[in-house]
Amino acid sequence: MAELSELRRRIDDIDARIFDLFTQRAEVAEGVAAYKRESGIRVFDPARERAKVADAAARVPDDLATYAQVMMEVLMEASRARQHELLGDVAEDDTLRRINAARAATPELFPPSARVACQGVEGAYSQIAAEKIFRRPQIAYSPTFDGVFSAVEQGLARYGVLPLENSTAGSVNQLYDLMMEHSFHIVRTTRVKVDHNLLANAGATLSGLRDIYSHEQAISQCAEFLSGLPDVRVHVCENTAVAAQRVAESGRTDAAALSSLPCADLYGLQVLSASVQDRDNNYTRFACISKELEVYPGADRTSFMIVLPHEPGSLYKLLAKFYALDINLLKLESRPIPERDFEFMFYFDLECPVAAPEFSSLMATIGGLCQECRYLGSYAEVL
Ligand SMILES: C=C(O[C@@H]1C=C(C(=O)O)C=C[C@H]1O)C(=O)O
Repeated sequence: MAELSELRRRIDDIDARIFDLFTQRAEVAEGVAAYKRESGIRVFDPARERAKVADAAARVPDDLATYAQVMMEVLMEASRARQHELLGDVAEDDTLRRINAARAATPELFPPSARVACQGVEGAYSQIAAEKIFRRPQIAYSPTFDGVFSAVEQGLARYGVLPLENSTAGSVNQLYDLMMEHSFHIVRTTRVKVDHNLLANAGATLSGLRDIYSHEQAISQCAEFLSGLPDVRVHVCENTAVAAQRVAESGRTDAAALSSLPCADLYGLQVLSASVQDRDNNYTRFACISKELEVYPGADRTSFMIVLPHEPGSLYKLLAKFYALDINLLKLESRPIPERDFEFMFYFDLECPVAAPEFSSLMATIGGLCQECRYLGSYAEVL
């Protein structure tokens, strides 16, 4: 058997040749870029790339075929990125043009005041989020999330504030599903610390409780606390402020709401138990949506809704693209697409300044990797 050091020497020789060829390949691609500039052809040629990937598989033993294909894709990825860089032509994508136009047209400062649609009633966490995003929001309440999207779509409110996810209970699925039905852009996000309290009318005691009302996310965030109250029935409400309002209006002393502290004052309730959530680092992320695309300075996050081709490796290729551009993935969510059998909508939140060259590179190629790609916006998260 050959010595390990001898085998490694041979591997080093092979790698040296591979990288020599890799450099030569990049140089030839520069020639291709120059040709493309002269003849006005776009850099990305999907038909040629498909043929190259198929050819790669045919050139190696079967058990190496997948690796050869992945290698080919990485090579072409690099050559495309280099060509875009040389041509300085990353703006061949319509969405990128639209984003750059929006960046130029959007004012420097985020509006301190605006008409903002929120779901629920006074005291809802959406209100707290709206007050973090705007200095003086004029809040219009809608009973449903759908109503918030519609108010923004119809221009009844310039912005809408909606909860996306909670650090304990996860994504607000209903909201992600509604995103498929509405047209909107994301202009800001924020995080609100969620402190759930058990609120009840004067005279109520913990042991005398029979019914507890709250939003389903709050209920799941207080699951441990609630499991210690076996005789209590738990009821789902539209949101935590509605739950508080309902308990207050009922006048009952055997009912309570899991709700925020401001709601105790707002609805004249007492705090029966404070901070009853299972985890203390409990945050909810909210998005501020608008009808038109607005991209404010400092936008360093971007969201997409993406449908991928139904074939092996399609998600992998997209993730490889983010990796190649050194773009951090902040969130990946998937939801079934209604009326399509086991097809999914992917929601990506990426971390990349909108002015960075990597962002332009991404926009120039992402469309080619997806069946559908909807750009939702670029924004900053305010704390
Ligand atoms: C080099 C080219 O440009 C791109 C990169 C390719 C490659 O590296 O092989 C193939 C097709 C194009 O998407 C080309 O068009 O041949």
